[in-house]
Amino acid sequence: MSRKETILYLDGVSVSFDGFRAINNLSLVLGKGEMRAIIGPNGAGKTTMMDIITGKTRPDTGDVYFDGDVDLTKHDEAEIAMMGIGRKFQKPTVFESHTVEDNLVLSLKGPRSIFPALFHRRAAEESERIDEILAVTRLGERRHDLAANLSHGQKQWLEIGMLLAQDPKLLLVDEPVAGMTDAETEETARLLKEISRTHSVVVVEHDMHFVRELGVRVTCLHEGSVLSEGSLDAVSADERVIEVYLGR
Ligand SMILES: Nc1ncnc2c1ncn2[C@@H]1O[C@H](COP(=O)(O)OP(=O)(O)OP(=O)(O)O)[C@@H](O)[C@H]1O
Repeated sequence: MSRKETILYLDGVSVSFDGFRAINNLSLVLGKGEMRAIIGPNGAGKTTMMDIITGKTRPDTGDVYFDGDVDLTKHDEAEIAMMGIGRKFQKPTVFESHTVEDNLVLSLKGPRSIFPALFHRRAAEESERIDEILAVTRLGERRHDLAANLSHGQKQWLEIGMLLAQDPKLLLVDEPVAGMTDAETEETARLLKEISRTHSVVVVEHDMHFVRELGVRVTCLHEGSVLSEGSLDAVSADERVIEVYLGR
């Protein structure tokens, strides 16, 4: 795949902390519209990789490109978020004292207009967008409830909805199903699959049942580089993956 066709292109990326190489000559390429699952043992560098993509951590060496030709190493965190990379951390951080709907409204991209004519048009577009997000996250019936009263799973879905409200091209999702019930985990797989029809997605997760449900290409990281990549069946049959991760 040429770089032009990619949403994310990492090549030869390394970063050290106090002499320890957390990311070591990492190369990872994601096609436009692709969803990829990232697995790997604790300390493999998954979080650091996400930090590099979002501009939180600068690589010492290597190329990091977004959407074909945007050199992410030349931009800061705020610029990268504005360009369309949205990140969801493991713990939900919704505004507990606001309703579900208000959480989404507060996350919508773009300035509020002060001109009445524009305001009304925008308000109509926004309310349509909120309805869409409530439908995809299956939170329509909770729309007027305080976020504080949602279940753990629903809070995670709301936060994914808040990411969608910013209309990112690429979503980075860190361990979305940690602490979820089996039913919530399955629902999260459905939600991400639906989102991936119109967005590129990178999801880091340890739950192999969930990764199987996603049914996407898998990359296993180890010691800061790619150990194995391919279908979940191929990766989980890889002796090296069994040794460092699955067979623990
Ligand atoms: N800011 C930092 N300073 C020093 N060491 C760091 C820093 N950030 C990460 N590391 C180290 O880099 C390595 C990779 O960490 P990272 O958090 O990226 O792994 P991970 O794959 O996300 O692990 P987990 O599954 O536990 O979240 C670890 O050994 C970690 O201790």
